[in-house]
Amino acid sequence: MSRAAERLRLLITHLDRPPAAIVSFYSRLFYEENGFLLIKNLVSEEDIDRFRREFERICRQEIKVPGLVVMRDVAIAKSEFVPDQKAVSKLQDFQEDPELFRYCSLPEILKYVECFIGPNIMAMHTMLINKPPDAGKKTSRHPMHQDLHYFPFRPADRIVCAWTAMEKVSRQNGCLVVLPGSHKGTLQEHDYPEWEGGVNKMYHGVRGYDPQHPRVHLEMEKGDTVFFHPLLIHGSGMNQTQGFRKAISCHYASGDCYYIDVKGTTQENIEKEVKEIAARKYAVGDEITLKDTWAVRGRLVQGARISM
Ligand SMILES: CCCCCCCCCCCCCCCCCCCC(=O)SCCNC(=O)CCNC(=O)[C@H](O)C(C)(C)COP(=O)(O)OP(=O)(O)OC[C@H]1O[C@@H](n2cnc3c(N)ncnc32)[C@H](O)[C@@H]1OP(=O)(O)O
Ligand SMILES: Nc1ncnc2c1ncn2[C@@H]1O[C@H](COP(=O)(O)OP(=O)(O)OP(=O)(O)O)[C@@H](O)[C@H]1O
Ligand SMILES: O=C(O)CCC(=O)C(=O)O
Ligand SMILES: [Fe+2]
Ligand SMILES: [Mg+2]
Repeated sequence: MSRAAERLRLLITHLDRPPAAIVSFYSRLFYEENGFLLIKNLVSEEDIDRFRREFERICRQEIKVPGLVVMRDVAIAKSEFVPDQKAVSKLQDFQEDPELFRYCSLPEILKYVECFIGPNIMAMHTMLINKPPDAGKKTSRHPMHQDLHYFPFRPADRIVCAWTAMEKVSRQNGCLVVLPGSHKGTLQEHDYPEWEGGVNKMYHGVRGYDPQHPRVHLEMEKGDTVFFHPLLIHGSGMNQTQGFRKAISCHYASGDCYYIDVKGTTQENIEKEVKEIAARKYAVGDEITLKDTWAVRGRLVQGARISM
């Protein structure tokens, strides 16, 4: 941390009731320097319990949500099939589920998002992650990556992720691990890591990140929320407990971001995979681009949808 930020932090911890302006200035400075900001106790227990109940309804197949992708851990998907809610490792694209999508519109979340990306806010990508107990092959790990690898829109500074712990997350059950300050670099080349036990579909990792870079394990309580930059290198460890580690998240982008063509860039490999999945699932042809798949999923949550 810079000396200015460190001084502010000391000031805030020594004041009984630090002025709000100082706290927000410090928070912003911390985000600029580190690429993430953790806010404790931001989302209410009541809301999280509602999200959890909705998740369980979806797992029990009591409701069908258009566009929703239900993902199973590769170690489970490749063994004998158990049609059980316990096999679900992730829900992706819940924008058509009003109850889960409430998360993306929570005023306490949008207040922070607006500070980072401005008043026009699109919810681009939604996930409920149910990290399963590791089946013994370390497939519950999420390799170190930058989320921007998946996004064909820019500028990066107008994109932010909100990630809320739905229960206590610790090193034991595979909390997020971040490389502070890594968001100041550029988008790196990503590919599948060479892991013996296998790796989940589309879980690309950064090629050759510096293993000496300081790492921070983000241990969080239920309701704590971390906001992070799409260039921040992060991942999550193995779940060594018997519980399913739950978190809910949304990637936001400004309504005035613009799409890019990823042809000829390091993102070509992810475009190819997404196109293959879109072709298989939605019977669309090769004319579909990475951009199209995001344009249909994005939803406006505040302000105006200008170029997204
Ligand atoms: C008009 C356009 C519509 C637009 C829709 C476009 C949808 C494309 C999806 C795009 C996702 C974009 C990701 C954005 C990420 C944002 C940034 C955040 C970073 C990450 O989260 S990285 C991880 C992202 N991962 C994913 O998104 C994976 C999404 N998962 C899926 O799409 C499916 O779950 C999957 C893996 C394709 C399985 O499909 P499904 O039909 O449910 O499964 P089947 O039982 O039919 O199995 C098919 C085949 O896949 C194998 N399988 C199953 N699960 C996995 C797994 N986890 N890992 C690896 N392989 C898996 C299964 O064994 C089968 O294999 P076979 O060899 O037997 O055929
Ligand atoms: N062998 C590896 N190669 C590349 N990345 C790895 C490897 N092992 C773990 N990671 C990644 O490092 C991050 C942290 O993982 P993990 O929490 O297991 O680390 P750790 O330092 O072993 O922590 P702990 O001691 O708490 O288990 C995750 O993103 C994980 O996917
Ligand atoms: O919740 C996790 O384990 C990490 C998820 C993540 O980084 C992602 O899906 O992009
Ligand atoms: Fe990520
Ligand atoms: Mg470990």
